[in-house]
Amino acid sequence: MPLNSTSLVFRAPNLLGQTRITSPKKFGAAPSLQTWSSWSMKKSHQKRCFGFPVVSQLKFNQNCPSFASSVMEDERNLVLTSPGPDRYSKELDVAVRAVQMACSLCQKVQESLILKTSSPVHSKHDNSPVTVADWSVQATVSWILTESFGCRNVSILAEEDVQSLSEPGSSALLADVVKTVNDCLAEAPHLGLKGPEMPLGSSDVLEAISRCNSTGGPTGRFWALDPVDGTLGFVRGDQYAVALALIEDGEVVLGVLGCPNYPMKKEWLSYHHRYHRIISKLTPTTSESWDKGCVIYARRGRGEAWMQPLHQKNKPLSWPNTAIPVRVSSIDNPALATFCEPVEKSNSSHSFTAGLAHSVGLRKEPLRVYSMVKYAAIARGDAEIFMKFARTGYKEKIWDHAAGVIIIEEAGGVVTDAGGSRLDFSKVSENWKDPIILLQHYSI
Ligand SMILES: Nc1ncnc2c1ncn2[C@@H]1O[C@H](COP(=O)(O)OS(=O)(=O)O)[C@@H](OP(=O)(O)O)[C@H]1O
Repeated sequence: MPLNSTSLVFRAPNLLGQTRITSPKKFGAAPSLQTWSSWSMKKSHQKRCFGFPVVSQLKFNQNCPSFASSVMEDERNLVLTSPGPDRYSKELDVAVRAVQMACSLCQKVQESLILKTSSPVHSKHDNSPVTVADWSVQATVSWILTESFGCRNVSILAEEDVQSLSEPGSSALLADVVKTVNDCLAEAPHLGLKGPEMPLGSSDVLEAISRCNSTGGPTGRFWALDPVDGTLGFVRGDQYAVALALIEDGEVVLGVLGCPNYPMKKEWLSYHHRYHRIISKLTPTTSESWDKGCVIYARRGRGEAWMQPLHQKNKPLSWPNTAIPVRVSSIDNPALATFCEPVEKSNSSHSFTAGLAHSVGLRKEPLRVYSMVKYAAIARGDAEIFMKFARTGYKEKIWDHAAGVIIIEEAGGVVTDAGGSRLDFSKVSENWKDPIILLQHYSI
């Protein structure tokens, strides 16, 4: 997620409202002073920006797959043009189901990575890690969206490409991805989705991955997907997220965050990782099982965000019945507030955030958690603030933020950059002002 800017901050205005934030030199330029009154003005500006066009201009993907959708054409048209309160409901329905599938795929791959029974971690050309899960989730979600809405109606921007998978010597890796995708798609009927009639072949899978080649833009509609956000957390057996958002005319209109290791209740977090593996072997899981992660989602303009448990293998998904509403925290005392930040020091300066936290009266230990799970934590009130100060020159990618931003906003929070501007999702990577500041709520 590149921003030329180097920082991200979620903040509660009452907590940080009068503070000058000056980032360390190596972590980018100092942002402007933000006062409470300017934040308030930004909020009213934000509200004005929330209108939707009744009929969106669609961006069609020319790269149609050979396994074209069997969904009725008139149904697709209905989905894409229907106005009113049900707007995006079909898209949300499919997106939640697809993310649920992706989460169980990831859980299996992560388990096998830990047990060392599957292909190891690979390096991308920028040396960042990538696994079978990244490609497999991208192929699966791409296939599901295309199958559900038709290839002409689906444009996807996603993190992975097929370069390494297509290289000579990658046939075993590709075979692993194809198997992982087919195993996952075989579960589609349990999730209320249609799977392929025949298992996908290598070319189908490569095509599904490479179809995610949207360049985004200020007009039209595209999906933004981070198949495994926080790959470092993933390969370390820790937190990660599957993030899917729909962006229309530069505005995020729905977001789904799958957090397979982030349990429904915060108190389960401390003993989640190691303990649940032992316990789940001793006692069969139930639908209320504590060892599951969660999926959080929201639609633009609803003023609500929802969370549901991960679905259980071989059981039908009972969504939306199992979903519960989530809301940002109402804590406005800095001494009681928790701020989130990246685990990796190389992604964000811990010393700078520590200084900033201290100067505004934050006293609690930061919640360091990989990936967009930080957005999930704030959306459901487990923490109040998120600060990220990336190094100068790092550009944020929109797939690392889109789903989280709409969930925070619909759960009652506010997300801006350091200048108080809303984040612009009309480009693939963005030079948001440094640092980005994401306000957690406006209850003051
Ligand atoms: N140098 C640098 N600076 C800032 N950010 C970077 C950097 N390198 C990568 N990334 C992006 O950070 C994503 C991981 O999430 P976080 O930034 O929250 O970091 S962390 O996982 O908690 O350590 C990570 O997401 P994934 O690539 O999907 O894992 C990257 O998009």
